[in-house]
Amino acid sequence: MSGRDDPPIGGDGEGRDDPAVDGSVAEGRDPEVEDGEGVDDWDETVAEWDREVDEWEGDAPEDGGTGTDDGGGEDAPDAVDPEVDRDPDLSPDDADRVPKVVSAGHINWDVTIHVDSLPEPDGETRIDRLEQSGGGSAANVAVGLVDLGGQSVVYGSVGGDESGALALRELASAGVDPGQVLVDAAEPTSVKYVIVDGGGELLMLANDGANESFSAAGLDRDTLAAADHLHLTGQQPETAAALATAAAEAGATRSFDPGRRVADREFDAALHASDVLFLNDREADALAAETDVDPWEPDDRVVAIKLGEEGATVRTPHGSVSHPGFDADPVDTTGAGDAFAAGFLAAALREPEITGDGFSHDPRDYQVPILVGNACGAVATESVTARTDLSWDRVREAMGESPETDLLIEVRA
Ligand SMILES: OC[C@H]1O[C@H](O)[C@H](O)[C@@H]1O
Repeated sequence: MSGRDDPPIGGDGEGRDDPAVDGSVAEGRDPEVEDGEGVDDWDETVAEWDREVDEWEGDAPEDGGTGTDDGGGEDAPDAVDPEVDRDPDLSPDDADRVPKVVSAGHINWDVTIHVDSLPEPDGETRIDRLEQSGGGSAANVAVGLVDLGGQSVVYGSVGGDESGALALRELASAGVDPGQVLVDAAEPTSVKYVIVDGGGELLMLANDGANESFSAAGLDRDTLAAADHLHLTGQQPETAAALATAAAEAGATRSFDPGRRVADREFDAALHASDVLFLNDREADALAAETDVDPWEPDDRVVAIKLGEEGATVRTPHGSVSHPGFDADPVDTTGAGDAFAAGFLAAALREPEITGDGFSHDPRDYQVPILVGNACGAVATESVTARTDLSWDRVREAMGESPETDLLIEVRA
């Protein structure tokens, strides 16, 4: 077990001096690893950098740009880790790959109530704002993926009531295919009363209702076979395991966001059948304590750990990439984790070099996915309800000018 008490992950400072770090951090920079000739050469290397920086600054465009286009800045050291892609491709509109995803898990109807402060027992508080919308982790991710140019089929179950009908209608109007959703007439739709206080803190009142009535057998296998990827969220453990197995057989990659009950449920099979896990830090600690999966130092999968307003870290068997998150004025954090997953997957699934042959274990490949995930998470906190209108324009706006500057990368052999 490891994790949160580890020294800060590499990147600007730590990683460069860490003898365990290799890859391109070392490629032109670390004297011990690069040429094995020690400190004298290192001093010479640094002097060479200084010369390059002088030249580069002389060539720098007047508009303050980096000058990387003319090649002059390519090797120049600056505040950015040399691992970092200085020009991440954030133009997915041009990409010809449209990810096809089945998102299976909870489909809820959310009633979001904003209050100034929570009442004491026997007290009363005024409702400042009340919104109703579709919710549920699987449904939220499916909508986010469509917003970002993907195709989504949502799989799960609702009750045969008005809330279920509203949830399905909203999914369809968002462009998600709800055709596979089971309607369980014997149960009510799961309605979540999300209470948000003036400080943005949440509490939730809920019935489970129909939201875990579905089984793996109910999902049309042709739909799964046509998908690039299966994203799983909260559901019966045996359903998650069977869906993940079926997806693997169909050649689709798998991700799993098990949610806050992860340590209380027997999710082992689904966890082990997933290429990528999405967890928050509490869930990661609980998994590390309760199971043989160590999310902080995974040995056979990718784990994206959401750190709230501190951004996220993506752990792979060969290292990690972390980003402290983007500034936001949060009004409601409901669904921010789902928005992160949608952004991360939307960015990763369109890149064949990341996901063409299972999910890459090279942490450097996750620079754009973590940036997009964090941007989507930030955007989601600025709107009321779990549903946010994500778009690549909003992603770019949330990122600002040089989103890659704060990336920290550690690459291990
Ligand atoms: O993940 C966010 C979702 O969890 C809750 O269960 C709400 O339905 C909300 O939409």
